Amino acid sequence: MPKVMGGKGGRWHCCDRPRTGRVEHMKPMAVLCGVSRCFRGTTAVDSVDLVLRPGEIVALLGPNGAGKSTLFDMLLGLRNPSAGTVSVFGMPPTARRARARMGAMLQDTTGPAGLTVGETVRLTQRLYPRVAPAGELLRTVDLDGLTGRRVGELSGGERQRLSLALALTGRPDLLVLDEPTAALDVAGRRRLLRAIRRLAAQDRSILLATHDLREAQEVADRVVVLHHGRKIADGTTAEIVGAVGVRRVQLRAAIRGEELANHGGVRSVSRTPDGRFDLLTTDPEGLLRTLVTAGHRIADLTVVDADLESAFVALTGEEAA
Ligand SMILES: Nc1ncnc2c1ncn2[C@@H]1O[C@H](COP(=O)(O)OP(=O)(O)OP(=O)(O)O)[C@@H](O)[C@H]1O
Repeated sequence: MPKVMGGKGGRWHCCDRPRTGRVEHMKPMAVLCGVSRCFRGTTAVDSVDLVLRPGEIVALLGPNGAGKSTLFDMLLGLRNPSAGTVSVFGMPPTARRARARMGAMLQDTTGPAGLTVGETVRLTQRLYPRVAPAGELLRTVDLDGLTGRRVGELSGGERQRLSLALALTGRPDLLVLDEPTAALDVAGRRRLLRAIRRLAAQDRSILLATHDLREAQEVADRVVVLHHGRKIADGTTAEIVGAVGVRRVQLRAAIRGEELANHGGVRSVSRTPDGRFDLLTTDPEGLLRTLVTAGHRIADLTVVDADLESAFVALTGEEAA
């Protein structure tokens, strides 16, 4: 499996320079250094280094069970690492002053179903020393028309947007979002991504976990991939795609998928909806030469540059959601 990692020995150290232009001279919002977390025999997070800087949107990708939520919990001070250190604004994440500057949208964090949207926001405001006005928060997430609606009567997408409003209540400098667009329709997703970009433009730092790789490619300055608890890639989409070096080849041929998978350079073989082979390979020319030399008739051939989704599949060996 290729490592898309820089630094000595193919691994980034937490003190290495970040790679996203304008933010690289700014003081980090958070630094995770060699962070691990074990649960009775399972290593959920394994020696992860991560630096989050102001104005950066970082997408955290990984298959189910890769360790994303556990990493979030340690960043937010909700769990202690088994090894390594977490520092947020130069403090432990459990420090009251650090907590006051963080906001989190974890899965299903909208509070009691019997409270109204307005009551929920006002209750959350009591937790922070500096707060955004309720009207502004609800406008940001397009819920200003639903102030009197009970939380239990909101749709899935509305609950999701309320959850973001609650995460923004304390005007956080560091925002942690766990699958923020999971229950949203296309328009809601667009609005939320726009809101996230606006926050980053105000020099907030945003770490978001998503299974939607197109969304990650669209919104993130940097992408971090976790697999079995380890960080296996960290960079811009272009850097990751370039380092993995795969291309997508689609074709029709009278051959078994296993034979294609055996060709050097082929990382995955699947089928398109119209029945063509869909291959990710680092060596498309070599593959086609081998097929032609072996006398296979190739039809409906396309070769395209890889995107983040292809790189993810090549890196993890798992299909994207
Ligand atoms: N409290 C716990 N006790 C035991 N094992 C745990 C606990 N929490 C997480 N794990 C395990 O740690 C691993 C990482 O889990 P985690 O929830 O961090 O992954 P994830 O990337 O967030 O997954 P998903 O995408 O499914 O939300 C999994 O194998 C999970 O079963």
